[in-house]
Amino acid sequence: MPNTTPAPVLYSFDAVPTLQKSLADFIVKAQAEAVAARGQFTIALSGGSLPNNLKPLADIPGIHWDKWQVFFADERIVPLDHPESNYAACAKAFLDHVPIKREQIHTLNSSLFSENTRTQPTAENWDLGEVQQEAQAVATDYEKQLVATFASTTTARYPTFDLILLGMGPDGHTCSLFPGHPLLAEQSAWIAPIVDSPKPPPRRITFTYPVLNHASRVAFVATGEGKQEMLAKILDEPELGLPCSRVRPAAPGAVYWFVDDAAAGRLKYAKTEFSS
Ligand SMILES: O=C1O[C@H](COP(=O)(O)O)[C@@H](O)[C@H](O)[C@H]1O
Repeated sequence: MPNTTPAPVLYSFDAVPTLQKSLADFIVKAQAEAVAARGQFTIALSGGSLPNNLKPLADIPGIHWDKWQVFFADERIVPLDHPESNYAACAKAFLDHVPIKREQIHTLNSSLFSENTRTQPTAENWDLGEVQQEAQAVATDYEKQLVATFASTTTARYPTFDLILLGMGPDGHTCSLFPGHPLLAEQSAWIAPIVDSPKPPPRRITFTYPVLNHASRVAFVATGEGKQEMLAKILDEPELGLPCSRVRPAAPGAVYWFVDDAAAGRLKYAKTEFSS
C-alpha cells in the first residue's frame, strides 16, 4: 500500500524577516492557484505569534483580496476588540491595512455570549452550565458560517480549506487543541467549544482534526529558541502524538513548516530548500 499521507515539508530560514517574506510568497502562490481553479481563496488564520509574521502581506501588490474568505482556526470567546482576540491581532497585523471587505472575514458572533463570561472566570461569575451552553452556541454559529461558505464549492463531509496557517504552542498545542484534552478525539463537529483551555483565556472555539486534515495545505510557523525542544518532539518524534504532530492531511493535502534556524536548533528532521 503506498503511503497517502505525505511527510511534512520543513523550511528553515536564517532570519525571521526572510521567513516572513517566503511565507508571504507561499500564501500568494496558494491564493493564485485557488483563485484560478475555483474563483475564491479560503484561508484560516491563527493567533499567538502568527499574526506578526503576516505583516509583509499588506505590502505585496497584486493580491486578489476580493477573492479571500478568511476564517480563524481557533478563536478566544472574547469581544472582537479584546486584546486576546485572534481576529483583533490579525486585523492589527494586516487585515485592517488591505482592501478586504468585512463580510469576507468570518468572526465569531459576539452577541452569543454574555457580559459575565467576557471576563476571566472567578468563583462568583463562573457558572459552568451557562458557560458551556454559550461556548457551544458560538461554535455552532461559527460552524454554520463555514457551511455557508463551503456549501457552494463542495459536497464533501468536511470543508477543504485552500490554506490553514497554524502556530505551535510551547506545550505542542495548535489551534485550541491541547495535549491530553478529550477534544483531540473529536471526529464529528467541524468547530468545537472548549471552556477549560489550560492557556488563558479558558473559553474558546477551535477547528477539529477532521477539518485540519482535509485542508489542501497547512502551514505551521514557529520561531525562536524557546520553540526548539518542542519542535524536535513534533517533527522527530511524531509517535508521541502531540497535537501538532496529528495534523497530517492525506494527499493531495500537505503540511509545511516555516521555522527559523533558532527554532530548528535541535532538529534531526531533513530540511527542504524553499523556492517560491
Ligand atoms: O493560544 C493560542 O496559541 C497558539 C500558539 O501560540 P504561539 O504564541 O505559541 O504561536 C496559537 O496558534 C493559537 O491560535 C492561539 O489561540
